[in-house]
Amino acid sequence: MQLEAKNIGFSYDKSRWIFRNLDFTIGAGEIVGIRGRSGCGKTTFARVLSGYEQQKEGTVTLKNSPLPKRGYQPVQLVFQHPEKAVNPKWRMEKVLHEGGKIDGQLLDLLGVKQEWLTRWPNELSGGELQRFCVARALGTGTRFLIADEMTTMLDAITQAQIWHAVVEIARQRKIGIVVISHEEALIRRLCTRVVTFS
Ligand SMILES: Nc1ncnc2c1ncn2[C@@H]1O[C@H](COP(=O)(O)OP(=O)(O)OP(=O)(O)O)[C@@H](O)[C@H]1O
Repeated sequence: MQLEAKNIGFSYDKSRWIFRNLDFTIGAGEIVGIRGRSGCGKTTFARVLSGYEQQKEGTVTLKNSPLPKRGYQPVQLVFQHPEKAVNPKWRMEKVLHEGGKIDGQLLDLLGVKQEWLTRWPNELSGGELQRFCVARALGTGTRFLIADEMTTMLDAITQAQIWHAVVEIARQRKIGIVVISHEEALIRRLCTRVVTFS
């Protein structure tokens, strides 16, 4: 199983390419880092790779087929700000199961407490909320996780717990992870390969 971007280009408007002629491949169970200066297009690339934006040129394929247009998205994106990623009018239990069933071992590893499930999003801390976003992204149909500064705003202990959980589940299920981060130490610790955007 491979997630592959071939010769892709993207622009928000006609005056400027954010990136062009870009190739990227990640295999099942691989953990690949992406780094690069602020504004070089990492988040845009993450959005294209996970189907939130349509590339203007080239192809994005999963197992040699285009990403599915409907149904569960096997390439899941988690970004830095969990409060922007949840419906404020849903209790956490509903948020968590938005994409389907979530495995109990993952919730334990992430330290999600039972009592949080009946709360509203604004009744949780940023770190608690991000644990839900990570769990939600790791539904049983997930094959690749794109982590765009996923733990940047969290303290070291929460960061370590979340990554421990994600790496363990990824190892068990052969999920590939793209780690987009400004934190060199994190990339060095997690990734077997690093791509630098310029
Ligand atoms: N919706 C948008 N419309 C127009 N331009 C945008 C939009 N989103 C981002 N951009 C521009 O695209 C460029 C790439 O932005 P992007 O967020 O992908 O960079 P990044 O590498 O992730 O940056 P950072 O490391 O600061 O998060 C920037 O110049 C940004 O201003």
